[in-house]
Amino acid sequence: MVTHPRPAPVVGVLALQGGVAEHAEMLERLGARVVLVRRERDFAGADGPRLDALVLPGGESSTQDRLLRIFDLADGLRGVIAEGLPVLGTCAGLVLLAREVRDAAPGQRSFGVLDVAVRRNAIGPQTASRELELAVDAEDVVGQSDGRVRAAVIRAPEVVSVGPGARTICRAGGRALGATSAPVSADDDAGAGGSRGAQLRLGAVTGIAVHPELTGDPAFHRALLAQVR
Ligand SMILES: NC(=O)CC[C@H](N)C(=O)O
Repeated sequence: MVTHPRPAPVVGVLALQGGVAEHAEMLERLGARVVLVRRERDFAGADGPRLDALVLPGGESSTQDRLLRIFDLADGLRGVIAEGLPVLGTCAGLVLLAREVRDAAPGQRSFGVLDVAVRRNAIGPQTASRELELAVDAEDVVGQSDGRVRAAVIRAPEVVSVGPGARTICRAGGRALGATSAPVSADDDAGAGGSRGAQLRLGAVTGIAVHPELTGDPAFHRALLAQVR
C-alpha cells in the first residue's frame, strides 16, 4: 500500500503590522506552511478559504484595525473566522478578536468574535516588558506543555469579563490573560469563564494577552495546529 504524507497545514499570519516574523518562524519550525496575509486573496479564493488556521500577531491593535479597514480586509477576515477557521490571537490579536475593547483608541473597532471584554494596555509599560509564567487550563495546550507556559508581556491587555460564549484559559498574578470560544459540547457543564467539571478545550477562536512566540514556548501554536490535523 502506498501512503502519502499528510500535506503541511497552511497557516496565515496577519502581516500588516507587529510581530509577524516570530510567529512565522515558530509555525514553520512546527511543520506548517505559512502565508503572510496582506490581501484578500491570501485567505480567500474563488473556491473558498485557502487557510487551515490563522494567527493574529501582537503589535498595536488600533493601527492593525486601521490597516485592516484601509486594505479592505476586515469584513472578509471576520467572515472566515466566524465560519470556524481556527484562530490564535496574541496580545493586539486578542484585542482584535474581543467583543468589547475598553480604553480603545478613538474609533477603534474589533472583530467581536470572542465573547470577552478586554482592557487595552492593562499590564506593563513598554519599558517594563518582561517574561512571566502562565497557568494554563486548556487541556489541549496543557498536553503540549506541563501546564505552565512562559511568555512575554508587552503593554498587554487583560481579560476583564468573559461572556457565556467564552472561557478563560490562562492566568498569571491573579489576572485572566486569555480566553477561548466555548466549544459546543453536550456534556460541557463549565460555567462562563470557568472550567468546572468538563475538560476545557480550545474552541476555534483563542486569544491570549501575552507572547509565547517571543520566549519560544510552542504549546499554544502546537494546540492550534492540532485543531487542523
Ligand atoms: N504587545 C502588544 O501586542 C501590545 C498591544 C497594544 N498595547 C494594543 O493595544 O494593541
